Order: sequence, then C-alpha cells, then structure tokens
Amino acid sequence: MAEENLRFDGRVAVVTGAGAGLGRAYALLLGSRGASVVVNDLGGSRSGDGKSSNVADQVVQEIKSKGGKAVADYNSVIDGEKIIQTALENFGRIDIVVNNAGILRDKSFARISDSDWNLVHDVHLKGAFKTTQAAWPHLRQQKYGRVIFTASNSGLYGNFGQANYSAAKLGLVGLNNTLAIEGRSSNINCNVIVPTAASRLTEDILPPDLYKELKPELIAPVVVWLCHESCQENGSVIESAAGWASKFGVSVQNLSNLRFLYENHPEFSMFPTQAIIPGQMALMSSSLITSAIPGKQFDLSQVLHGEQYLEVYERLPTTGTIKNVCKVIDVLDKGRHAVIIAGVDSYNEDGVKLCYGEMSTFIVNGGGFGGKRTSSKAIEAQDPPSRKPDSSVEAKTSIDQAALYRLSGDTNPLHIDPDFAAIGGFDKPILHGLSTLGTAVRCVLMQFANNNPELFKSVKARFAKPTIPGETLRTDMWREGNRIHFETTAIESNKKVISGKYFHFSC
Ligand SMILES: CCCCCCC[C@@H](O)CC(=O)SCCNC(=O)CCNC(=O)[C@H](O)C(C)(C)COP(=O)(O)OP(=O)(O)OC[C@H]1O[C@@H](n2cnc3c(N)ncnc32)[C@H](O)[C@@H]1OP(=O)(O)O
Repeated sequence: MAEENLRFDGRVAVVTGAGAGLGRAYALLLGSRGASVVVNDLGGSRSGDGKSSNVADQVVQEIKSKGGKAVADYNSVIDGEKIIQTALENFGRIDIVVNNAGILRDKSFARISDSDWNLVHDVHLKGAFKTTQAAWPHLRQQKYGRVIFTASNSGLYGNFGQANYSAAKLGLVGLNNTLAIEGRSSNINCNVIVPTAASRLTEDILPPDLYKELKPELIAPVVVWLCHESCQENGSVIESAAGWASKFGVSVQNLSNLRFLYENHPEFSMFPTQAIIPGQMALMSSSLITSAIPGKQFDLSQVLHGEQYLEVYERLPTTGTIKNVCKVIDVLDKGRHAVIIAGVDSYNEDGVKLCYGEMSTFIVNGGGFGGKRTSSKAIEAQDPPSRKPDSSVEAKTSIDQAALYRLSGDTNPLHIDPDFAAIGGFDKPILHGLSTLGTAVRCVLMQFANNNPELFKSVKARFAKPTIPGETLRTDMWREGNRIHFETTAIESNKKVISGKYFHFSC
C-alpha cells in the first residue's frame, strides 16, 4: 500500500500516543516519508496513571536520526488544543490527525467504577474529540485534511471485561460517521482503523504466538495510506492485522460493492454466486430431488444444502431469461442419511451456456435404502494447504440476513420460521447456505480480485455446519496460483461453517 512514491513533504501530522506500539509505527513511517510529525505521548502507564517525556523524545530522536522532522508533545489528549498548538508553533500548519492514544481499565461490567468508565471515555472519545476539534477549523480553512480514529474489535464485536473500552471505541465509529459527512465538502477525509496488533494494550490478551506475528509495522502502511492526499477513502471502517486490511461489513458502506447492488451503477454486475439461484429455484420447483430415492418420501424440513459447485463460462446477464436443464447425477446412501447430487446447466435466450451448478442436498434420515456411499461423478471439495492462512477477513452477518436473503427467491421456511426450524431439529432458523457462501466469496473476491466478478471462474464449497443469522464469519484464505482455498468459521460458535473448498480465478 504505502508505495515509495507516497510522500508527505510539506504536510504536518499529529500522532497521539506515538511513544510506543502502533502510534510509534505511524509516526516513524510518516516521518520517513517527509511529513513533519508531532509525536504526542503523555508517557503514562497502560491504565492512564503517571507521565514521562521519555517515550515521545525517543521517537522524535529516531525520526530525526533518519533525517526526518519531528517534535515531541507531552500533553494529554484531553487538552487536544495544546497538541495542535504544538503543531502550529513548530511547523506552522496541521494536515493530518491520527487519534491513536488509548488506555485500558478492564473490569467485568458489574465492577466498573465511575472513574474506570470516565477515564477510558475521556482518553479515547473525548481526547479524539478535543484533538480533532482543535485541528478542524484549520483543516476546513485550507480545504484539506486527513483524520484517523482508532476503534477496536472489542467495540465492533464485544470482549469480556471491556464494556467501558468497547463503548468508547464504538463511539469513535459514530464520531467518524458524522465527521466524514461534515468534512466532505472541505476535502477532509475521516476514517476508522480497527487494528489487531501487538501493543501494550494487547500483550496479555492475545495468545503469545499470535502476538509475535501481529507487528504494528504491518498496520502502519494502511494508516499512512489513509492519510495520503491521493487516498479518497472517507467514512470507512478499515480492519487490519498482520498485513491484511479490509473494509468492515458486507454493505453499501464499501462503495466497491455498489456494482452488485445498484442497478444504475456504470459497472452493474451480477455477483457470481447469484448464478446458482435460478438453478436452485428450478430444482426446488421440480420433484427431481424429492423423487430421487425410489420408495422414499421426504419433505423440505429434512433437506439441507450440503455442497455447491459453480463454474461460470460467460459474463452473467443482469436481466433476461435463463433456461435451466437439471439432472440427478448421483444418489448416495450415507447410512442414516442420504445425499442427492444434481447438476444444472444454465443457458441464456440465445442458447449460450452461461454456467454449470452442481448442488448436493443432504437428506436427514433419508438413507438406509441400500445405495452406494460415494460418487465418482461429483466434483470434489478439497482441503486447504496445512500452512497458516495467507489472509483472513471477518464479516458480520445481520440478524435479518435470512429475511433479506429470502428476497433472492429461496423462501424455504427453515430460514425464517422458528416452528419449521424446530421440526428440522434446529433451535432457531438457520441461514441459507448460499448466503454464507456469498459472504465468503465476497471476502475472497475483495481480497484477491479487487471485487472484479469477471475474474471469477469457479467455486466449490461444503456447508459443514449451519450459520445462525447475526454470527460473524471469518474467512481464511490460502493462495495457490490462480486457486484460492478458503474456509469459513462462525466466530461466536467457533464452528467451521464452510470447509474444504476453493475458488478459482480465470486470470
Ligand atoms: C428440493 C429441495 C432442494 C433444496 C435446496 C436447498 C434449500 C436451502 O434453502 C437449504 C439450505 O440452505 S440449508 C442451510 C445450509 N446448510 C447447512 O447449514 C448444513 C450444514 N451442515 C451440517 O449441519 C452437517 O454437515 C450435516 C448435518 C449436513 C451432516 O453432518 P453429520 O450428520 O455430522 O455428518 P457426518 O456424520 O459428518 O457425515 C456423514 C456422511 O455425510 C457426508 N457429509 C457430511 N456433511 C455433508 C455435506 N454438508 N454435504 C454432503 N455430504 C456431507 C460425510 O462426508 C459422510 O459421508 P461418508 O460417511 O461417506 O464419509
């Protein structure tokens, strides 16, 4: 991201809490790229007690020793105007504010005192307010500014013992949302970074192996890029760890998703895995699957989407009529259960084959009819490499995800009706398999194909466990040439919901 040509000559940056960890990494990188840096650090402890000038001085020395320009500032962020004053007095302007300073006062909710609450809010939320507000008139007047707020996974997802910190951290997302709107006409871009990094705030929270990998230097290029004048990102929440970065959520908040959501977008496209839906609808409206096992009767409450393959041959149309030719490929007897594999060739009005979908349906209690157990005809899922994932992206599904997904046409009551779900043996309605797959493929497409659907060739996935609407899905990815292996885990239940699958690019 922060390529060699991203320079900050003539720009003045304030980085709060820059004496160590992430703030230090941001200050050093900005300094090495020509920015004049105010290295703010009160020099207090992790819980906000005490003060010392040492840490800020050391970082200033480090920047200067490499030929950069920097000055130390020892004010508390609650006195944000004094920090901005340091910038104005020493460098005559202010362009970039990186609100990074933070403290912890972890206690379980019942034990949080007023001072634990207030101090955490003062440093994170009020400190960011005071420092940014002091810079704001200068940024508006010069019609240029870049502001970063630092949120936390603790705020987005919650973390035991951090109610005060979580609330303050998510408050910063709200502050950013509004400042992104208010600053837009003055070319002030405001964004939130959600870092997962080794720092004194996480040293006893992250497992030691992970702690070693999560270097602040791997977050710094993301933040420095967001601070550059060529970066037009505004109002985004960017999660970053160990060298990857991703916009939070699968929503219109990430404007590159608009091409899949907005019919007037110049590059309006069908999201690749949506191509599965017409074939699935065709299968659901026929008796091909329900009559596939001679002498066996079953209904929708016993049917789970087990696996899915999709291969795309042509650019998928956003309007038109699709002809689906469906056939049963194999019927497997898994003892108690059965698996029925059906294939669907989809054609456009001119008879051009657009895609091939292969769907395995898992029929609960449908087995025991003396059939074969395995298939030589079905396309197989494959396990990912045994090394650690090359990349991981989290996406939170909405509690209303299944209700929304029904609009795609799959009105199976299993996904919305608690009574029907109970008949199927579920505590509550489960998410459509294709919705989980769509979320995972969005992560892969975003991470490896710049959200370009034309690079998609094929995907194979096994639905290993149900996803419950509202769960956060982490998709781990491994690149092997043009093939991206991926697995998806529901973080709350810590269960793999998609296993042994891959995604193929045509490039
Ligand atoms: C006409 C109608 C068309 C309908 C279209 C679909 C409509 C949609 O609305 C439906 C949905 O979207 S349902 C939601 C998405 N799917 C799910 O949530 C299922 C999640 N998976 C599970 O819960 C388990 O894997 C489960 C329960 C599937 C299996 O778990 P277990 O019973 O523990 O299985 P296990 O003992 O591990 O294995 C038994 C044999 O089955 C094979 N197998 C396991 N999971 C499979 C899966 N997901 N797909 C295909 N085969 C699967 C195993 O390999 C094993 O076979 P063998 O013994 O030969 O090795």
